Amino acid sequence: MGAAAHGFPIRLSDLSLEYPAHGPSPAHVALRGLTLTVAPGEVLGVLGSAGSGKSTLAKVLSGAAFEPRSGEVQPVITGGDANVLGYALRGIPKRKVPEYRFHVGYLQQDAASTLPADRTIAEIIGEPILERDRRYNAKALATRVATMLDSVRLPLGMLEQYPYELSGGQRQRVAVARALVLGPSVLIADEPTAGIDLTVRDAVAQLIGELRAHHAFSAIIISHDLPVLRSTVDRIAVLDRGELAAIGTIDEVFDDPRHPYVMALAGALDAGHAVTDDLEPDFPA
Ligand SMILES: Nc1ncnc2c1ncn2[C@@H]1O[C@H](COP(=O)(O)OP(=O)(O)OP(=O)(O)O)[C@@H](O)[C@H]1O
Repeated sequence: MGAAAHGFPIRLSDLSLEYPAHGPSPAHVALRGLTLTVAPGEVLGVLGSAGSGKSTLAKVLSGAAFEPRSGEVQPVITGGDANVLGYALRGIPKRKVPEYRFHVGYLQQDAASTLPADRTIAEIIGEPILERDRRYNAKALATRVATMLDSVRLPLGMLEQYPYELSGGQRQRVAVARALVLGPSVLIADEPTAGIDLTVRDAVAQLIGELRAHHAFSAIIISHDLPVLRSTVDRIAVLDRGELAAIGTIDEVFDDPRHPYVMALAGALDAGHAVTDDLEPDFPA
């Protein structure tokens, strides 16, 4: 499936997301009235304060929110719509969700630490292919898995190893390989370098850049890490408390900050902070 008729693989129109009330927790609006587009081949970075709605957006755009695992409360679209690769996600029929997810790679937050402990690296990377087609040719599967492992610069000897035998950075690369194994047209990556050692972080950022050059996809990359964003994205969107505070190239956003949160971020960056997750939204809106 290609881009939608309007030409944007991702188009959010006045999108609002809400966690429904559950147990003693009242309903919570996580994202309010978000409008933006991502062009073919474009990578958009998303940054924002803790709790500003970034992961919620990723859960919805990846389709993970529509296939809830038991016991997890998932966000629902309560306003506007998200149109991804021609799929209108508001009210997407349940039977269409698996098909949708085949087109959209999702690197979820903490992906590296949540790889299934009892599966080999080959099984983990190949699983999305088998989920799509149980009878997929075993030889073709092995070749595809080996190619993916190689593209994330890991040795083939790792195929029969288990996650606990790998370092955090190596596990993150495995998670990237798995997210891309189906050759998705859109990639949603939630903090791809969080929790990774500084030396490996640059390697993962470089890897995303290389993958981007070789696989044609549009992507949304959520990150607090400005050097990573600088080396991987075309534009950034800044979220603050569930609303869009700014959008543009990194220089456009920070050279002329207008929103208080963006000003605070720009100040932190001027003071030499590269990673911005320690900024609390405690200034006046
Ligand atoms: N299951 C849930 N039920 C109710 N509210 C939730 C749930 N999960 C998240 N929220 C709330 O939704 C808001 C957005 O959360 P989200 O995880 O999207 O933020 P985030 O920007 O990704 O933050 P972080 O940078 O800390 O990961 C927060 O106020 C959070 O408390």
